[in-house]
Amino acid sequence: MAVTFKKYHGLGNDYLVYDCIKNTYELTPKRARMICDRHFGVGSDGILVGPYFEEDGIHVKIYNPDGSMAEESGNGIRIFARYLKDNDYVQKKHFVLHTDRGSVEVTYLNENGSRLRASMGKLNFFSDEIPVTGPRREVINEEMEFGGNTYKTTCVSIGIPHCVIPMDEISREKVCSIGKFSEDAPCFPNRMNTLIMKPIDEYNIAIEIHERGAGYTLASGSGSCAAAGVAYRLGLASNKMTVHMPGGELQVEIEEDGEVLMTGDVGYVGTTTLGYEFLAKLRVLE
Ligand SMILES: N[C@H](CCC[C@H](N)C(=O)O)C(=O)O
Repeated sequence: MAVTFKKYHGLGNDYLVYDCIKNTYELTPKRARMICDRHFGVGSDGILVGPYFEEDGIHVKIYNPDGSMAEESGNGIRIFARYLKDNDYVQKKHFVLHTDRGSVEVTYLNENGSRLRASMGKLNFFSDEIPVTGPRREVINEEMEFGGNTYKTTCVSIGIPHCVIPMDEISREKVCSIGKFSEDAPCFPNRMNTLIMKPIDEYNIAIEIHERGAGYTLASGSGSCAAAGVAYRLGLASNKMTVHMPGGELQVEIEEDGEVLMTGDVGYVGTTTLGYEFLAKLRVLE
């Protein structure tokens, strides 16, 4: 029984696509974790499992590399939409893709589907929606302590939780030094994606990312939308901007009604088929 994955990346945020129609092997959280391992497995920032055809359309499930499930992934949505087009599951220019968080309208912007726009829904700053513990409020510029240091933090959900910390200088080291404390902080009951954000000008911001269930990544689609929404809310940028990340750039637009549009590229890497020796190791994991 061959177990095959297609590898893509969204600006260096790489995912394995596991086609549940072409493969019958059961993926579990422990198996997903081992497959995503950068040294002993295939290596990936997550696994996208689908297409699941349901009454309301096509659904996709998202595994993080720690084996947890993600309700949403901006890069994951663009990657899976490209996979669907590459494999003739979708022929139209627009379609709706469903995740555990809800539905996302996807538009292919070029012939081969390597550039896509996704309508990611609306941002929610309310503590009970993100979630963040404490009285119901919008979590804007609150002083939060991570690792013994205090940061002005704005928290927002775009289907998955993000905390955004504006800074003059950002780096991988800095976001990881915060993320290792904030990801599992008691004030974040559903854990947390951590972003540090440097406003560049009215139309440009830069971010560094520490993802929930994944750690440091080179890009984040939902993170770009969250950081852009916070920059706009705090008056640090306009409603249309370029989000610069180590892996590349995404265009984000916050429409009048609060809908967030994300536009960016997806790259195809290739196919991986698991070897029998590795499969034997996976088999003992439930
Ligand atoms: N690890 C994230 C999901 C993936 C987010 C990111 N890769 C994106 O492109 O949105 C979480 O569990 O919240």
